[in-house]
Amino acid sequence: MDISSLYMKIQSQWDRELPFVIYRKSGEKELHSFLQNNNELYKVDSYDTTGFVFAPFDNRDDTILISAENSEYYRSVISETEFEVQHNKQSISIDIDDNEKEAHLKLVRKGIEAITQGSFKKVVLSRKEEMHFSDITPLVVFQKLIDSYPNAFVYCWYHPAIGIWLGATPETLVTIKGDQFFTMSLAGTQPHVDSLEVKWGAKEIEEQAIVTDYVMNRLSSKVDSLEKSGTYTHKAGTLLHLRTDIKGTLIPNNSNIEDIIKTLHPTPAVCGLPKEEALSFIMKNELYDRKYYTGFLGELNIVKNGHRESNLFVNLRCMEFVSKKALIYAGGGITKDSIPENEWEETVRKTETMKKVLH
Ligand SMILES: C=C(O[C@@H]1C=C(C(=O)O)C=C[C@H]1O)C(=O)O
Repeated sequence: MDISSLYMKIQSQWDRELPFVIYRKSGEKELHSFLQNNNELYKVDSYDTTGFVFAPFDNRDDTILISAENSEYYRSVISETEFEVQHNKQSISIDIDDNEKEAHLKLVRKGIEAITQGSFKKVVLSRKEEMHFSDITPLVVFQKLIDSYPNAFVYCWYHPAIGIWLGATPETLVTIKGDQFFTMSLAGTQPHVDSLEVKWGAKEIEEQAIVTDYVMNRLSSKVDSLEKSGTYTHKAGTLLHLRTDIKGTLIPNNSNIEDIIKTLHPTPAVCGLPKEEALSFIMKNELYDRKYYTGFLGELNIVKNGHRESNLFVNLRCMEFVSKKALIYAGGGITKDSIPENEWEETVRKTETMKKVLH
């Protein structure tokens, strides 16, 4: 299907308040879309099902499915010219009230204190920022995300019972192709200035190693030939992260995708270590609902070239549209060496990823 017909279909789906998702994978030039043909809210009750999943951070809450069975699927190739998105002129205003910074600093200090007292080793603490805008449609924002972040998984997801979410995430939760398994450990952040040849501090090296060790340890009994790459610098928009790639082979009759997802999610990249202690600190202290931020989303059991494929991503660098407001979510890993002011700035830089496309 040509791209303008696909956008027209999405617009009509939106006008009729029917669920849809449109997305583009990292480095690819193809748009994929599932358009649900009713407004039911389907929940994932078995990971044998096929479609597009949208899971919250809190795994006690329901994971939503746009099921392949109840949807039409379309794909479209993006040509070079379609990457050029017109920049609309509109008024926006950002409301970071002073209390917001103080509240985040206080939260981070509390996290560091809990780490110093030995409650846990790492915790990821986050916040939500509101931005008002006057006249921009989700589809235009989606196009701008596509244009601005070629190496991210970019999506726009809608369900009338939940709302509309958009994002450009750098982080894979898990990719499974046939019996081949892949994940990544991504953590540690610094701004990208002009080079990938940068130095990383002890704090970033430690917080990322925590994620790698966790994934390797927890998956060693579930995946064969588990191996990791060296750790390298990964560019995500205007930010750099430390990244290690991890791959293996699923064990016939032993590895199943549900077990792997439940083992990984939420990883110490978005929650902390030990998981339960960090999670209970987050639930008690963050004082807002992350909803689908730091959850995961993507294709589940899609058949391609005769194989079942799942491509799931961690929902980072994302926002939710609520009438004329964008709610932008961002956080960062806290360790004993964290400096509260730097952690605040890291969240500001992360929210820029979304603010940039609302201008
Ligand atoms: C929590 C976020 O990102 C995660 C935390 C990072 C960090 O602490 O440096 C880096 C990448 C992600 O794993 C976010 O973007 O909101």
